[in-house]
Amino acid sequence: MNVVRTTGVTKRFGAVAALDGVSVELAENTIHGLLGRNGAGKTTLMKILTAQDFATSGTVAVFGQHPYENADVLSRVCFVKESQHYPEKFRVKHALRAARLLYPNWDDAYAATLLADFAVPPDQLLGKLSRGQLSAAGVIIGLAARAPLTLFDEPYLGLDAVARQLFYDRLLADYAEHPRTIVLSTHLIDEVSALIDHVVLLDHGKVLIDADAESLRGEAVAVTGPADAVERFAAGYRELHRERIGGSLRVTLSGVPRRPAPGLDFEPVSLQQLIIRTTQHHGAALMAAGKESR
Ligand SMILES: Nc1ncnc2c1ncn2[C@@H]1O[C@H](COP(=O)(O)OP(=O)(O)OP(=O)(O)O)[C@@H](O)[C@H]1O
Repeated sequence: MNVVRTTGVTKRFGAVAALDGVSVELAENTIHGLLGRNGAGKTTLMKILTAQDFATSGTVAVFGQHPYENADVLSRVCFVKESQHYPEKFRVKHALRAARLLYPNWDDAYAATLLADFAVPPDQLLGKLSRGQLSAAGVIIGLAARAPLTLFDEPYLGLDAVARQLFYDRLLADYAEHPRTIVLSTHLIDEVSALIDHVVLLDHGKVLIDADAESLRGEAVAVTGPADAVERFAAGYRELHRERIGGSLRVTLSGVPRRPAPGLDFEPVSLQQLIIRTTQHHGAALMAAGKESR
């Protein structure tokens, strides 16, 4: 079952198309990585899914319904974003109390464990937390809410490397016990690569990749060797990137079957490299078409 379905969603801010005909389906009980460069449209898409903004055109269904002013849908959705604003006098414990009222699956005991894990003092005013503690408070609410659709918009921004790993570990462990649909927007692709089941890559408001992460991991290969031999081999494959290294040529290709080619080196390409190369390739195509600025 799909928890989210968007069809041709476009969002315009004046001349800027933050989203440009986005059609995606996000399957239930799956961890989705929402990836893309700064300004690609990730936050805009998550805001539209959580009824914090409207699409200019296109249709949006969350749990089969339009999310706007829809209490049934919104009680099943938790959106954790970096720029969360809390009332001035709110302490951590007040935010947790509000979350308990909001989310039917809220788990108090789990929230208390997470507070200790991330060393967030429950009596502290939210406005007096360090940046990392504030990020952690958002992460704690997102995890303990156990909302059937949970969206994390770059939850790591203030977290140090140890706290980020803690987040990934807790997320995976809790997800195993309480499967739900998670959307994780992030730039740290290597860090989440083993975590995500499905990838949506946005660039300039368009979907460049919408695919199973496992299939993407084996999708691209870097082929290096004498330029003419590499050129001959690469003909007919989709080329994502090329670079000259001395007298050699290295091209990143997608959809290459594993077969021996004497004199050529084959290296697997990480998910992060695939995402970077695909985005660069799209950027170059836009530039060539004279559409590089929106
Ligand atoms: N309220 C707004 N008014 C005008 N333009 C906006 C507004 N919100 C977003 N945009 C523009 O829409 C585009 C997409 O922004 P969005 O915040 O969705 O990107 P993002 O992928 O989340 O980026 P980042 O990774 O930097 O957070 C950008 O060009 C941004 O400047």
